[in-house]
This record gives sequence, structure tokens and C-alpha cells, in this order.
Amino acid sequence: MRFTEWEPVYVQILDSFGFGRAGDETARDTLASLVTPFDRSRLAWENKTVAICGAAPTLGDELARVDDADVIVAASTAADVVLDAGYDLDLMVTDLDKNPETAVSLTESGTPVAAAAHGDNVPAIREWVPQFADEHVLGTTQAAPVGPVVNWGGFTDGDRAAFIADELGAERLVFAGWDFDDPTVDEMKAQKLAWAERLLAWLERRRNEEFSILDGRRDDIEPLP
Ligand SMILES: Nc1ncnc2c1ncn2[C@@H]1O[C@H](COP(=O)(O)OP(=O)(O)OP(=O)(O)O)[C@@H](O)[C@H]1O
Ligand SMILES: Nc1nc2c(c(=O)[nH]1)N=C(CO)CN2
Repeated sequence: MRFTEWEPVYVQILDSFGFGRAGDETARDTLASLVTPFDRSRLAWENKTVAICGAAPTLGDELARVDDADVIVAASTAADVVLDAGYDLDLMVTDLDKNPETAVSLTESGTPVAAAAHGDNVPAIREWVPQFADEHVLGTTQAAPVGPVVNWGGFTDGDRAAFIADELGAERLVFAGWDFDDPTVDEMKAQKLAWAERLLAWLERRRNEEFSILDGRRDDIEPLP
């Protein structure tokens, strides 16, 4: 995903939440000062089935879905569920707002972590990124990419994980731990999940793929861009 393709969608997201672009850019620049370029050839996922684990309460019951995957990616707290169940992770995707200690320990053991900068997580970036093993950190932004910080698309940790897998050439994406109608989430999270759903519908269309988590829902999703 090039930024020119992402930008019109990004502008809609900023508008929908009332987030400021300048805040995202400041956060991105902070992250850029703390990370080095990530060697993406380590994550060559062509011909791979990649499992994208979200953190819905259903994840624990759906973990068998990752058994046939070649690669396991977990968003935020989904990483803890996957690791506690005894699986190895290939990548954690996070904006550092819930379980940054997991990200520290993963980078220390050589597992890559994609760390996102946005206007509301600058203190977390400053606190946690210096604690990561640098060569295992992929810095990401939802604003324009700068230096070592990439933008391969995506907004919430979970849909960003899917966009990253797409960028890395994944042949097939499978999903566990996704519940767009989760009744336990607050209003802001529900709005974020609605965007995640829209973004995944856009991604599956771009990929000519059908994500089963969107079955029965497509007619009600407003298309992007
Ligand atoms: N019902 C759900 N509740 C929470 N997350 C979900 C759900 N369904 C899918 N997800 C995906 O799992 C990801 C990780 O969720 P979690 O609540 O651990 O993280 P988070 O740090 O709050 O995520 P974010 O900052 O992206 O909102 C979310 O970003 C979202 O994409
Ligand atoms: N500015 C800003 N950007 C975000 C935010 C957020 O709270 N503020 N949350 C996200 C996923 O939770 C992703 N991006």
C-alpha cells in the first residue's frame, strides 16, 4: 500500500474521530528518532497463509484456526492469549497502549514488533520504544512515512496487522479473535471496530480475497475509498 492510496482513507478516519494530522506527524517523528530501518526481508510471506489474531473475547475459543497457518500475527493483547496458549508468534502489532511489556519481551527474544505512532501515544512511545531490542522493531505510522517509519496501511492494531501481512506478500489471510459486534466494548472502541471492518473489506477487495469474518456483513459496509 502506497501512502498516496492510503491518504484519502486516512483523511476520512481523521475526520470521523476528530484526530489531528499534526499530532500524528509529531508522534511519527518521535518514533523515527528512536528506531532504525527494519529488515523486511526477514518477513518474506509470499506463498504463506497468515493468521491475523484480534483481541476479541472469542479469541481463546478460535485459536484452532491458526493451526494451519504458516505465520501467526497478533494484535496488542491477542499476543498474550496466543503466547499463553503455547503458540510461537511471528509478529506483534501494537500501539503500545495495553501490553507493552509483552512487546519488550518479544523483541528481547528476537520476535519482531510493529510499533505504531499516533497522536495519542507519544508518552508510550517515549517510555517503551527505547526498551525494545532495536533490530526487532518495525516503526509504523498512519501519517506519511518518514525515514525508518513505514506506512503500509491500517488503523487499529488488528486491521494494521492485516495490511502489514498484505504488504509482505501473504498469499492468504485467516482471522481469529474478531468480533465487530462485541457488546463489551465502549463507544470509542465500537467506532474503531467499525473502521477496522471497513478497512478489512477494502483490503479483501484489493486482494481479490474473501475474509470469512466479513461473510454476511458486506452489504452493510460502506465501501472505501
Ligand atoms: N471485539 C474486539 N475487541 C477488541 N479488539 C478487537 C475485537 N475484534 C477485533 N479486534 C482487533 O484486535 C485488536 C487488538 O485489540 P486490543 O483491545 O488488545 O487492542 P488495543 O490496543 O485497544 O487496540 P487498538 O489500539 O488498535 O484499538 C484491535 O485493534 C482490533 O483490530
Ligand atoms: N490519533 C489517534 N490515532 C489512533 C488512535 C487514537 O486513539 N488516536 N487509536 C488507534 C487505535 O486504537 C489508531 N490510531
